[in-house]
Amino acid sequence: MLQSKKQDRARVLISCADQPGIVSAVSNFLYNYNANIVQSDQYSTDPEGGMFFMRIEFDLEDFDHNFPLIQERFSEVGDRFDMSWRIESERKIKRMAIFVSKEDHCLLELLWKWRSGELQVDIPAIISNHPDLQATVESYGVPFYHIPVNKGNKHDAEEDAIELLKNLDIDFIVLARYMQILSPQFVSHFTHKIINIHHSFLPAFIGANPYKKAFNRGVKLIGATAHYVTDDLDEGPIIEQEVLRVNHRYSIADLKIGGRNVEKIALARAVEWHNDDKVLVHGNKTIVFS
Ligand SMILES: Nc1nc2c(c(=O)[nH]1)N[C@@H](CN(C=O)c1ccc(C(=O)N[C@@H](CCC(=O)O)C(=O)O)cc1)CN2
Repeated sequence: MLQSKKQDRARVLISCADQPGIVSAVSNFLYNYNANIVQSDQYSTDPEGGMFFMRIEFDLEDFDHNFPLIQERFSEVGDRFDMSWRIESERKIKRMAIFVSKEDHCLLELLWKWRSGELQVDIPAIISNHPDLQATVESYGVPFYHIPVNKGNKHDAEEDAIELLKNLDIDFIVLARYMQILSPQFVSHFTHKIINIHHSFLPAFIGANPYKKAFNRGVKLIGATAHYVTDDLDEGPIIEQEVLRVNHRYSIADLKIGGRNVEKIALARAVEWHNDDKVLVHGNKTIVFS
């Protein structure tokens, strides 16, 4: 949904043990700073000793004065309920880096949404282990960085990428059909800030060549899964999935072609939700306040 960013709007995201009084305490805290709550979503895993998750969007008068105060003082509520919490302003335009290899459909979906203003991020860098997409990327006015990866240089290549990402102050990373497995050392720099699109309906067909595996299995559905990257290949917290009905007449090539649409739909949704701070992670699962 295309919503222009509102300069006086912010959101607070909360995770804590479920207990009475949380909603009242949070809403009263915000009320005391004249915040007007415009959206509130919450989820309790199990009222008997489960977890509580909440996302509140609010508008603030005198934003420049009150927002820093709220950020500084919300710990009064957070500490009382032993919350994990964060407060984000809609003024903040997140800086997103994209990693690609040779497939361009997911990349182009993100670039189109970005250029149309639908995806409100900055894209300071697109990084690839191949040169194939340089002209495409630069036609959108986005800097392209070719960082080749092979068996012998993987550590150095990742170090170069990490240095670039840190220097560019990147907030999150999207792997748009990037076909290199990131090391635990790389992932540790960006916990729950790397979104991958895996071209299968996970947990089916983890790893390489999922469409070939799907064809050999004779599936009647294929799919795509957008997930946060962890050390466990294609097993990170799932953010979004999309499926497509197929049949015995589909070749592997047909599955790949049909799969492109579900891949780019799932990835774009996941990126939008992450960008809008609508995704909370608990264990190896997500809560998406879409
Ligand atoms: N740490 C992680 N890195 C990456 C993940 C992930 O979940 N965790 N997802 C992949 C993307 N991907 C599937 O979506 C994928 C890409 C590549 C391979 C693979 O086996 N590739 C090579 C080996 C490459 C290498 O050793 O780096 C191969 O074909 O043998 C599997 C899945 C992106 N990175």
